[in-house]
This record gives sequence, structure tokens and C-alpha cells, in this order.
Amino acid sequence: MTIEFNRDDLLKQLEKDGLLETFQGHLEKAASYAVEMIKTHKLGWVRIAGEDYDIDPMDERGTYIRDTYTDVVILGTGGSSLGAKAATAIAPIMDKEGVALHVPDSLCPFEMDVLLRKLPAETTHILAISKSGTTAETLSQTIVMMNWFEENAITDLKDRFTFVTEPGERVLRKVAEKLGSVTMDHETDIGGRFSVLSNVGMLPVAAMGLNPQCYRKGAKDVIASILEDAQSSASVFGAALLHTLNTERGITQTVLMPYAESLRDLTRWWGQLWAESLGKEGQGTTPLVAVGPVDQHSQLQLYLDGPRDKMYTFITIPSFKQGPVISGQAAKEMGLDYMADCTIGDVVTLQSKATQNTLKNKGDIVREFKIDRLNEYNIGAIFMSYMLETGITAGLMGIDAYDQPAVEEGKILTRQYLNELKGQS
Ligand SMILES: O=P(O)(O)OC[C@H]1O[C@](O)(CO)[C@@H](O)[C@@H]1O
Repeated sequence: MTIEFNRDDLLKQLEKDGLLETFQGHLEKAASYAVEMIKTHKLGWVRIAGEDYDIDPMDERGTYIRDTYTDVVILGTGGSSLGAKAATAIAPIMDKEGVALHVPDSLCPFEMDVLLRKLPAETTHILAISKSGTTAETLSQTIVMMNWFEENAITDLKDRFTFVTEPGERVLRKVAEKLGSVTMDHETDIGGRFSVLSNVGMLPVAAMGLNPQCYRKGAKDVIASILEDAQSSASVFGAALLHTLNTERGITQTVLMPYAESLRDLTRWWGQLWAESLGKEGQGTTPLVAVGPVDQHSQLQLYLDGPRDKMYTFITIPSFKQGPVISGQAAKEMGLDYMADCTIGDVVTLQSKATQNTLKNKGDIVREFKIDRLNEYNIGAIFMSYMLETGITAGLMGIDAYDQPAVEEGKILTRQYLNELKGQS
């Protein structure tokens, strides 16, 4: 199964809003752009879904890591960590908990102190990932970890590190060469935020004992479904939908709200993908992330009663009869007959339905992605679906999805401030 979504319901919602005709025009454009993009744009992130040349080396390294170490730390930020975090978040659900994974992706002095206090130096492995090999967060963390091993009287660092970075003159690459550690090439034709299905996301997946090929199969099937019938695909439909709402209704914010804790990290991966790819030239829609049902109790008030400037995507996993049962007797004694003998899955599934309907009743557009279960295949399909939706939306907006020119200024200033700090001491 690829991703199911409420197509007919959305068409009805658009018709009610008087947007159907405009939407159909955008849908046609989105469909032909999607096919052209897949067939002719030579996109590495599309290509990698169908590759297997890198599977054996990843599996081999992953098995070595899993069999030798108790803890794995991913050093990387943005596209070099968020995808891995999202991809591996299903490990406990898939019963793959052999290794404890730590991803201190946002450089934080307090978190790093705690992590270094807790980690067992003897059995910790480091995956240092950076496309550019020059990112300050990742480099500073790498230096800290090297020192930490030495402080713990561990000097044979070679096998304790694995690196993923681009070939060529890169600081991280030089560190890897100096240590003599295994280094995998970051695909040169894939940008960081689109790299989750490459070794950037799939090596961590292999280290956790999950199966990279299943993620890629899910992704490949999404690509195939577009080539078969582009207008029916979730990504094409979604790109046309948001573009219509943005241009015709001033919708400037797009909320992603899965109803599963294991998809919380996916929302952060998507947030970068969407914001960094599409926020350009004064255009863009702001990604907002929420997780249900908890954020019904934190953000829903704003969604229902605040400005009508948002569209909503729910990801649901219908889970009737799943999870612990709420004892009928205890519930009835407490006067909670409505939940007596229900499962937690019953409650959550219906909470999502209720929230979606409440938003629709307010006149908002609500899209629902349904997946039948949390597994590698479905997560791979979601990754590809969102990367395609992002690429297609960029096509409709007429912008380049693959650069991020505005963020450089802050990096230059940070370096300048650090140099000035040293000058003061
Ligand atoms: O993988 P790298 O080169 O370390 O970059 C990390 C992240 O930093 C950015 O370049 C933004 O600063 C992102 O695009 C990227 O995912």
C-alpha cells in the first residue's frame, strides 16, 4: 500500500469553498511537472530509492556497530540528523532495541554534559555525519567526543567512529582520514534535507537492525504510483492543494499533526524540508508541527479560534482494538461509561476523527493520510511522498528547492563573534 488520503472529501471541501476549478488547473500543472521532474531532473533523492549498491556496506557496518557497542551517538544537524531520527523512531515498535541511540542534533552545552556523564565510553560508537564536512555544530561535537574518549583512557579511536561526508577537501573528512575510520561518501547529488534514504538515514537504520531496503521499497512505490497516475497521487494532490490555498485564500501556515508518538521526529524532519526548501524570495508557507492527541490540549484552541490562515494534515494509523484495554468495571465505577472496555487505540482513533471534524466544521481544509501500520515500508513512503510534494510545490511556486542561501550570513557572523571572543580573553 502507498499512502491513502481522503481525496473525494478534499474535493468536496474545495468545491464548498468555490476553489475547485482553480485547484483542477493547479492539479494538472502539478501532475505534468511531477512526471517531468521524476523523469528528467536527474534528482539524486529520486534515484537513490531504486539503488542497492550501498546496501551491503551499510548492513555490514550496521551489524558491526550493533554487535560491538551498546550506545550509538549520531553527530550531525539538520538534514544530517533529523531524517535518521525520524527513520529510527519506529525501532521500539519493530522490536529493534538492541542499541541505545542518542542524537544530540541541536548543539546544547547542558544536554552534552549530561550525555557525556551517562554514556559508557567503552561501548559507545560515534556516527559523525555532515554533507559539507564544515558544519560548526558537528565539528565541535566531534572534537568533544574525541577528547572524551581520551579522557576515559580510550585511545584506539579508529573503529569507534564512522563518518559520512562528501568526498574532497573537507574538515570532517580529514579528521576521518587521520583516525583511519570507515568513511562513507555522502551522495554528491543529494542535498542534506533530501538525504534520508541515502546512507545519511539508512546507515543509522541499519545500525538499529532495521531494513534500509524496506524504506526504499516504500519510496519506490510512491514514485511508481506517480508515473502510473500522477493526479491521484498524494504528493501531486497535496502540492496543488496547498498552492491553491496559499494563492487564493492566503493560507500561510501548514500544520502536520500525526497521531502517533513515533512520528514526532518525522514532523521535525518535514519542518526542515518544507521551510528550507520553500521559504524563499518572500514566498513560502510556515510549517507548524503538532502531535495528537497531546497537542489538542496545547495548540487546538489557536487552530479553532485563531486566524483562519492554516491548512491541516493529519497522519493517522487506524488502531481500533489496539493498545491496552480500559477496564470496563473501573471505568463504569468512575462514571466513565463512554470509555468502558475501549482500547487506548479506540480512543486515539476517534479523537483524531473528532478533531478533524471540528476543524472542518470551522471551514478549514483538512487532509488525512492513513497508513495501515508503523513499519519501514510506510515510513519510506511518507519520506518520499513529502520530498516529492516539496519538489512539486517548488515547481508550482517557480523557486529552487535545493539551496538555502539566506542561512550563510548567520554562520559567518558566528565565526566572527567567536574570533572576537578569543580576542577579548
Ligand atoms: O550536512 P551538513 O553539511 O553538516 O549541513 C547540516 C545542515 O545545515 C544546513 O546547511 C543549513 O545550515 C542544512 O541545509 C543542512 O541540512
